[in-house]
This record gives sequence, C-alpha cells and structure tokens, in this order.
Amino acid sequence: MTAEPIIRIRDLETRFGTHTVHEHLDLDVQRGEVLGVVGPSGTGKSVLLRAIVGLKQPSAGTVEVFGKKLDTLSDEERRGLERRWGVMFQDGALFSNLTVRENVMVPMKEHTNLGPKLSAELADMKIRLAGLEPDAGDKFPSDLSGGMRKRAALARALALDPELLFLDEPTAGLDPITAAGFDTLLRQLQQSLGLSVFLVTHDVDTLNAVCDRIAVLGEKKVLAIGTIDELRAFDHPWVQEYFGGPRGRAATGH
Ligand SMILES: Nc1ncnc2c1ncn2[C@@H]1O[C@H](COP(=O)(O)OP(=O)(O)OP(=O)(O)O)[C@@H](O)[C@H]1O
Repeated sequence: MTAEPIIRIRDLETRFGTHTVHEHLDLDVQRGEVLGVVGPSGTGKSVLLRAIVGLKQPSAGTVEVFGKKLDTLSDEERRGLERRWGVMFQDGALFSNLTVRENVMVPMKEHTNLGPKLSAELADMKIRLAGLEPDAGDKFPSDLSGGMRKRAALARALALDPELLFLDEPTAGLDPITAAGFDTLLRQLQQSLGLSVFLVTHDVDTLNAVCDRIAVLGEKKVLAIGTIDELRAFDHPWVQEYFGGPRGRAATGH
C-alpha cells in the first residue's frame, strides 16, 4: 500500500482575472521528501505555494494537505492545520519593527497559549536551530546580513515545530558559500526533524544538495517530476537545457 501523500493536488486551476496561471495541474508530495519546484520565471511556482497554504483561492480543482481539503474546513479546523506547517516567503517577510526573537514569537502568539517567557525561550531555541548566534534574537532584521535574515525567517517558519515546511527561493540573493551553508542546514534539519519540504528554487546546487525529487512547472502544469537523473533524460527543451546545460551539469557533476 502506498502511503497517503502529505500534499495532493488534482486538476488545479488558478487565475488572476483572465490570466490563467495553472490549468489541470496534478501533484503529489510524499511524506518525508524534499520536493524541489522549478520552472521558468512566471510559471506560477510561488502562486502554487500560495494556493497550497490557502493564500490564493483556486478557481477549480482540489488541494489536500494532511489528507484534508482546506476549503471544506471550519475556521478552527483550518487553524489547527495551519499550525502543522511553516512558511518561509521569498523575501523573508520578517516584520521590520520587531526583533528576530519577536518575529519568531509571532506564530506562537497566534496559535498557542504559551506565555511570553516560554515563547521567548522557545524562540531562542529556534534561532539557534537555524544556525544563528544567540545574540541575533535581540537584533532587528535591518541589522542582519541577507544570509542571517534567511536564517531568521527559517527560525520563524520552524516556530511551531512543523511537519511540513514551505520555502520560496531560500537561497536567492546569497553568495555561493552562504547558499551552500543554508543548503546543508536545510538537509540536516529536514533529516533530524523528519520534515516534508516543498521548496521553490532556481538554484541548481540546492536541487542537487537538498531535493529528493523535482517537479518542473511549465505550460500551466507539472511538466515532469522525478529525480535529477530522471529529469536529465526527460525529453523537453526547457528541461533539457536546465539540467543538461553547463550550470545544470556542473551542479550535478555530470
Ligand atoms: N497578486 C497577483 N496579481 C496578478 N497576477 C499575479 C499575482 N501574483 C502572481 N501573478 C502572476 O502569476 C504568474 C505566476 O507568478 P509566480 O510569482 O507564481 O511565478 P514564479 O514561477 O514564482 O516566478 P519567479 O521564478 O520569477 O519567482 C505571473 O504571471 C504573475 O505575474
């Protein structure tokens, strides 16, 4: 018997006015896997992430997370589901007027009855888990480097001990060494915490270092899904160029 996927999408359609972003899109994310999501700019990777977490209403089709259809749930059931995942948005989306510790405490305030002292202690644990020095908790996002801001956003995404993590371009804008450090951290966290991860990225090194499988978005749907080796053999011009081009070959060691 195959295990129930942690995310199951069938025949999804999303649109903005007359602009259709996804049509007849199917996707399964298996529990415990890191699924990379790639595709040319504007193909709807971020919109797909938003559709899964309920921030973009699909115009047709179904999205199930943890075996539940989001749009059939009561507000309370939905909040129960939301606290089982963490999201790191593309730009980090940290609150600039809050310290790093306070940022990490936001989901705790929203979803738990933990008092301020315990929340602060837990936030400090998440800050360390994300590879930041303990004193980073007192700093404001503007005091941090780009790489540290990503780690702070990751700490906030981990605030509620999620089973499922959504990451939108976590290494974008980082220098290669900082990006590689972030990849290593992600893999370690995923393995030690048993996380399932939905990871939108353009970074071929991240795909190679972190992802179990990769879904390629294009033509409004999932064009192809598989391991890097499987995708290298997939007969589609963009997929061929992406994985078989110089950057793809360098990253995958072929
Ligand atoms: N709020 C919005 N209003 C109108 N159109 C939108 C909105 N958000 C996204 N879109 C459109 O949906 C399409 C998909 O956008 P999305 O950000 O998901 O692409 P992407 O694949 O993540 O791109 P990139 O790799 O450049 O980040 C684009 O054409 C974009 O212009």
